Amino acid sequence: MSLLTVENLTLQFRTDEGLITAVDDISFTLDRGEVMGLVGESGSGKSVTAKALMMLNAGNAIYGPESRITLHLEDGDVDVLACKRPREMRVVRGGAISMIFQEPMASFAPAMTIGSQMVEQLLIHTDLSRAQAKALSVEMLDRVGISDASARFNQYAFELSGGMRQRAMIAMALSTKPRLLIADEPTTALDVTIQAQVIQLMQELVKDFGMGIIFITHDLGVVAQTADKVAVMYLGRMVEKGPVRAVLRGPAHPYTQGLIDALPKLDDLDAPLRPVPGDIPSPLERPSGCVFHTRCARALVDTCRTAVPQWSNAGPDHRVACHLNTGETCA
Ligand SMILES: Nc1ncnc2c1ncn2[C@@H]1O[C@H](COP(=O)(O)OP(=O)(O)OP(=O)(O)O)[C@@H](O)[C@H]1O
Repeated sequence: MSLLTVENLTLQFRTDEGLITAVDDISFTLDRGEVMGLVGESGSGKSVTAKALMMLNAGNAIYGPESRITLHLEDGDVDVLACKRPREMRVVRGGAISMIFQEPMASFAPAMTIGSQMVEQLLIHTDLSRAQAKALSVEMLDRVGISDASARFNQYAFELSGGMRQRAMIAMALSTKPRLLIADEPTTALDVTIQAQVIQLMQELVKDFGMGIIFITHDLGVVAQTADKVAVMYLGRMVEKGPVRAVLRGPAHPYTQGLIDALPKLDDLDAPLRPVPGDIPSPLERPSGCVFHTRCARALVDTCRTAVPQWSNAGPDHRVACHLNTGETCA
């Protein structure tokens, strides 16, 4: 059952240097209970895309006229980009959609206890009484594996360890029972053991709550473990999307191939690391044609420099935007 439809999302920022195109005509869908990994190098537009879903981008953002974001909720569709009034915004922000960040300290106000913030949030977004909100908050802290949850409820974020803060942030994000959870690099700052616990926790929660998750990360290993499908972004464009195993086992775009080749190989520790060659160009000077052609070893002399590649099939539900793919062109 469909939860989210993003169509032709284009997003530019007005800056002193000129217009920056951060997201260029991307489309994707997400079903309930589905986890999508959004991957790509720094600056590829992952966070800006995620923030667009909650209208959280800075005031200098300009949305393209064709851009459309639709949330399919139980009581009807919500046209997110048309939400202007605070009451409409609240349905989306912290209501139907919650976001968790790499640095949990950013989510907690330093002068408030974890519990009072959770309760305030519930009072804004639900009809619960203060006592019910407190009971639910303690239950959620317990649910994410925080021992002695009622004592932690009265503590400040700085009193918790990094892993525990991350769990508390997840508890707070999930207490309003969002339909969509956006997780922006939620495990990057954690050591691998805690990272594995947080990933496992999120997988359980998807099952229990039936929500959709968009998981933003640089880490293809985390994507392989958590996501059902993956979308790869480069310089604001989506270049490949499909079922996670199909894309990671048989990448069809040279950029995805490059990201996979850049991973350290545990079965051959002497193998040299092979980073994607070259640097991501400035968004003020986006290459013409295929945005990746300036770094692509297989670029076709004229075609890739001049023509924007259309989507074509690379397998069942697996799409790639690359001139080298000879599969049938599709929308
Ligand atoms: N408010 C803003 N004004 C101008 N440019 C911005 C603004 N916010 C983001 N950008 C630009 O948009 C582009 C995409 O940024 P974004 O943060 O989405 O990248 P990302 O893929 O999430 O990278 P990272 O993995 O480092 O978080 C970047 O070039 C960034 O500098």
